[in-house]
Amino acid sequence: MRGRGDRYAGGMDGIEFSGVQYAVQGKPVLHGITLSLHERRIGIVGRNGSGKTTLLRLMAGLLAPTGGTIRVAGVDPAVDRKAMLRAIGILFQNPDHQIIFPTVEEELAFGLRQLGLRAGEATARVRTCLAAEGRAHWAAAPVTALSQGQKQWLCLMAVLLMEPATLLLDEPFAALDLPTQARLSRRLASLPQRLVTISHDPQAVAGCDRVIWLEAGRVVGDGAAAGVLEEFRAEMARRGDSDADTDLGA
Ligand SMILES: Nc1ncnc2c1ncn2[C@@H]1O[C@H](COP(=O)(O)OP(=O)(O)OP(=O)(O)O)[C@@H](O)[C@H]1O
Repeated sequence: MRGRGDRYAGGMDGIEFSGVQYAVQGKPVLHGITLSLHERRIGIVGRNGSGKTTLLRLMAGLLAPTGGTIRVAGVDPAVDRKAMLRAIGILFQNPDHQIIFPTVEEELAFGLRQLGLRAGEATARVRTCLAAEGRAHWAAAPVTALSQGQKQWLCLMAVLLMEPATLLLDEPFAALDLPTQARLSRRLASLPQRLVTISHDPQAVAGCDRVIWLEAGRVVGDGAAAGVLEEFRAEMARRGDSDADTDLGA
């Protein structure tokens, strides 16, 4: 019998990068990235400015590559935005950059309305979700009344309600205290979806099936988490000893 996890884990729903370049005003940010992503838990590590967020935005179709091709479940994500609503959901580092509506219920209903549900259907689905989470009393709450961790939970629920096959997580733990990190981490681990997590913190991706290490817009490591992260940690320690971090790039 096929479980829900199987539906998300293989087949046509992979993410394919083929010779992908991305440049801003002629300055290359990503150089010739070729990746075939099919694992359920994928981590992307790299220093600040190595290109992690750019890679995620390309996967989601929020940016179009300046060279090469990207396919998500066979679709060009920058062209078929509607297909991407079901294929990809993103959890950004800062929930304040993601939340746009004044109340919890309106925020949660927005994505469902984008998928084409009528207002009444969307509201009913949101209320069912809130009740299942033991948070029925949150429906009319102003989002400004939520803590950072609660806002992150709200963003996760908004994305999960849309049932995307893949979730892209941009430094999801950065602004959270340790107990909130632990709760979010348990919740994410239980999800059937494919998760692509980017972080500069090796610990955040240590449990992944595959880890990709980006350095100055290039893949310099790719494989099982333990091996890639051991090399990454050693290199970061070496640079921490010697690097003055003064380079402003080209
Ligand atoms: N729109 C833009 N305009 C100018 N430079 C950009 C733009 N987008 C990305 N860059 C540059 O591309 C490089 C990679 O940025 P990106 O945000 O993808 O890195 P990152 O690995 O996610 O970094 P961080 O961990 O600091 O968030 C950086 O040098 C950044 O300054």
